[in-house]
Amino acid sequence: SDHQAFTLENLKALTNQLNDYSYAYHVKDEPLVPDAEYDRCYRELQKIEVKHPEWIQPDSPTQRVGEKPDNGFSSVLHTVPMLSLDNAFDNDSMVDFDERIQKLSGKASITYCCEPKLDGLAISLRYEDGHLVRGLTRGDGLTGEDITSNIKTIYSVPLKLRTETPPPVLEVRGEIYMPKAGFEKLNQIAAEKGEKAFVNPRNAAAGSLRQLDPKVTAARPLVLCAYSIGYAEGWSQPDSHYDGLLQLSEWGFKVNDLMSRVEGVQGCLDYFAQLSEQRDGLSYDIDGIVYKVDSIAQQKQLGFVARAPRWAIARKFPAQEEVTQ
Ligand SMILES: Cc1ccc(Cn2cc(C(N)=O)ccc2=O)c(C)c1
Repeated sequence: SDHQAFTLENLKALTNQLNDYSYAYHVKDEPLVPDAEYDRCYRELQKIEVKHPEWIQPDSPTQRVGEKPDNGFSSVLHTVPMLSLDNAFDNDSMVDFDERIQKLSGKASITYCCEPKLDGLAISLRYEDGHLVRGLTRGDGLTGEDITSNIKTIYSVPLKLRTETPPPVLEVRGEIYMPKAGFEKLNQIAAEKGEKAFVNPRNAAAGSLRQLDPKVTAARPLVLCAYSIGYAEGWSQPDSHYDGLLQLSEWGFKVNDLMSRVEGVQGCLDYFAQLSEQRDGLSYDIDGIVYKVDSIAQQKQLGFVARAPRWAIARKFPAQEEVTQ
């Protein structure tokens, strides 16, 4: 009923209800209610928040679009560096990669986690006691820019983890991307307004995150897909990268549904062939596949060479022919 009393309990219930609806719609792609119903609840929450601003919850959906940061974006040192990936260019280098790992880990067969390499921007999100406190660009891998105000406008970024027992500190890495349909629509609007079109979804996403005004970012169709746990305090993560991503999915993050755990280099090659077929039909751009050793213990044992991990490799597709105008 829309005559519910203006109580703190009702405000909290409405906030949680709206966050459940938004998680279902933006993260699981399985809406629970029609848009009009979401809108009705949203307006009801706004009415209570206007009368009692002191009750507003930090994870209220009304808090996603705030003010511009006073002095632009500050630079922040990553808790754990966001490193780059070596590239594999053909099947032989995949075989070499797998053989090197077998030798170093003393295992006859390696389990890999395969994920599409989304063509967007890598970011790092910090949660303290389950609340989003900071969002950083990858930057140069060691230092990133604080774009928290823009990150909060993205519906698939949880403002609060969906658990009553969150780790005291959790840093999640993911890719911000713009789906192809959103990109086409954005360029259609730009053309109608006589503005310059974006060259591709990656550039459009980058430009949208660089905006000083969060209201502009909020109007861009951006999506976050989580791809790894960067750092955690007070929580021992599972010994499987794949299981870690399933945990992130439970906590409210979108993870890529094409993610797959495979055995040995043949499993990796089969996955690459399969995704090469599916690529053009995906609703977002991908520029390759990321393969990671699934066991976190094996990752630690393998470590890094220079700034790239020994335990992971990316393999790119042939560049797509540019669309001739
Ligand atoms: C009027 C209106 C309200 C909300 C949305 C989009 N949307 C829908 C839901 C929903 N259906 O559970 C949840 C969150 C959300 O952001 C649109 C497109 C239009």
